[in-house]
Amino acid sequence: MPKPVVLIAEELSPATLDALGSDFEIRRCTGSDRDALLEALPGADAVLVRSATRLDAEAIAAGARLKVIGRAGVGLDNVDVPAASRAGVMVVNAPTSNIVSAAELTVGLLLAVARNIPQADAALRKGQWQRSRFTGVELADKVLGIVGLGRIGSLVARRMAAFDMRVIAYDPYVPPAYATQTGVEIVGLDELLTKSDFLTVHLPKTLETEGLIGFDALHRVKPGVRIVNAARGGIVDEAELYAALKEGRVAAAGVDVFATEPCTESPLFELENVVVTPHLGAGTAEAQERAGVAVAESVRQALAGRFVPEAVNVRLGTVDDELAPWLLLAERLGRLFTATAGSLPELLQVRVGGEIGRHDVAALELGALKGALGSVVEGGISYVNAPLIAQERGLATELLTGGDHPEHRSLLSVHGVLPSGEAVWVSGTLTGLQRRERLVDVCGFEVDLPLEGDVAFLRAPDRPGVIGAVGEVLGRAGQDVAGVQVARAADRAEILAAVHTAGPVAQSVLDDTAARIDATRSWSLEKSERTAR
Ligand SMILES: NC(=O)c1ccc[n+]([C@@H]2O[C@H](COP(=O)([O-])OP(=O)(O)OC[C@H]3O[C@@H](n4cnc5c(N)ncnc54)[C@H](O)[C@@H]3O)[C@@H](O)[C@H]2O)c1
Ligand SMILES: O=C(O)CC[C@@H](O)C(=O)O
Repeated sequence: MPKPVVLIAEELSPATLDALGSDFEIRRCTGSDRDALLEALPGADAVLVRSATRLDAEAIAAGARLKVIGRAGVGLDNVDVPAASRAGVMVVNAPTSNIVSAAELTVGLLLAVARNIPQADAALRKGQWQRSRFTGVELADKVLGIVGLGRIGSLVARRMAAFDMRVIAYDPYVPPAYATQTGVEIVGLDELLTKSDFLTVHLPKTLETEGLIGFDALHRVKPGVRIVNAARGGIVDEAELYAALKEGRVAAAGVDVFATEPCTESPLFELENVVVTPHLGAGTAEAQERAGVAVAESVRQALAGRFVPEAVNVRLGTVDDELAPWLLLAERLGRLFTATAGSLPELLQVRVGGEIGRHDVAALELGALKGALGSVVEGGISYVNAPLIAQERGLATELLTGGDHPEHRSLLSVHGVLPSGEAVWVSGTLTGLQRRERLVDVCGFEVDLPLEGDVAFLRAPDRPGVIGAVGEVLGRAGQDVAGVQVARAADRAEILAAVHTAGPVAQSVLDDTAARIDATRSWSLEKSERTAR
């Protein structure tokens, strides 16, 4: 019998081959060469890549025999996971393989931008012994602002505390108790921007984070701040960073990642106060070995048809036809819960009432959790890794079943109390023979909406003229409004406006609309559904 074929599309650690063993035929191609990739994929049962191989829907479709994609690293920016899921291809990654390396590179860039090490090195190699030109600043007693206190952000925090820096962080999705354990003070984004002498970004790239450190943020920073981005290109807007460096608002920057990679030309390269590296965060022997071995083992298990702990797109096996649509609803409600809340609670409750609650609905708890974490955690959330990630960040879940609803045969709610004490919940059901998903309740506001499409939500004081104002701002922004549903709070103090638009509403337009009607909160269904690549 022929051996399954594993296609290695990028340079991987030799340990990867050792871990694969002799049960496979190994083929190689250069994944960044599109034609070569498309030619090699049809013969492959598994493909192993790093970040330079684009496995989009076309490439996945070309891999007619493909059963598993192994990403030797964390980021799945280059893999179309939904397309792989649709094609039944398992995607595995190695989410913790390179976090130490990425944190250490960040430390290196922080030191480099403090002390001009690369610039001084380059000058001396040209025969220039210039000491005062490269006078730097100390790290000790300075404020380090970390944006995103996840795996890498936390490692950076620990390391920089040893440099006697005062570490503060902005991350609305970590519980304050977790931050306290790591010795970091959690602050709002504004406070972080205005207080930080050094600022380092460790966010996933999502619709919410892309350009987060852009025009506004770079005009609010403490003058002379030094900024490092070793997360993902585009989170710090390159053009705005260039302007801020030129104007001296930012004293120096260390950049490992770029909006478009490979990046061999950039205005940033012309500035002396910029230190750049070609996406080297994971570029260590140790990280590459860990990543290669981890994906090789996952690929072995996947091709043997076994349970794969690192799979990012494997669904629960025991979900019957009755439960399957409820599981999708639970995931969608989980995502909408996070978009509505803007942060995560310590306890996420999944409440299942009515007929469906009389089935074994344990999977719905996981579905909601997967949805709730999906848009805030980098590297792909699966039914397998969601509980582990929730545990790491102190997020517990609880499934409550029972009770009937006067209006709905079955009702599923995702509920949580935020650190501020505010309760947030979203409820949905399935209706009709087609079992269509409907959103029926958002924090006590009764609605009747599909759970897909372009819907923006605004929660605002109940005043005359609110809906007209919403239409006017959106209209001025060229946004076609297809319909508006307004729900009033029982005490008539607030309304919830759900605005259907023909196409997604840009965040800036949503912010303008919210400002115009003094909305206390605004969010969108679309944002909860999509994660930027
Ligand atoms: N340069 C490299 O070679 C390299 C190597 C590894 C990882 N990375 C990148 O580093 C980044 C961080 O990776 P990680 O493993 O620490 O991810 P992680 O998921 O563990 O942490 C990300 C953190 O960001 C927070 N977050 C999400 N959305 C936010 C928002 N809008 N505002 C504030 N905080 C928000 C999350 O709560 C989470 O704590 C990712 O972009 C990853 O792709 C780069
Ligand atoms: O070096 C790589 O392949 C990418 C490293 C890192 O950004 C990742 O996503 O794992």
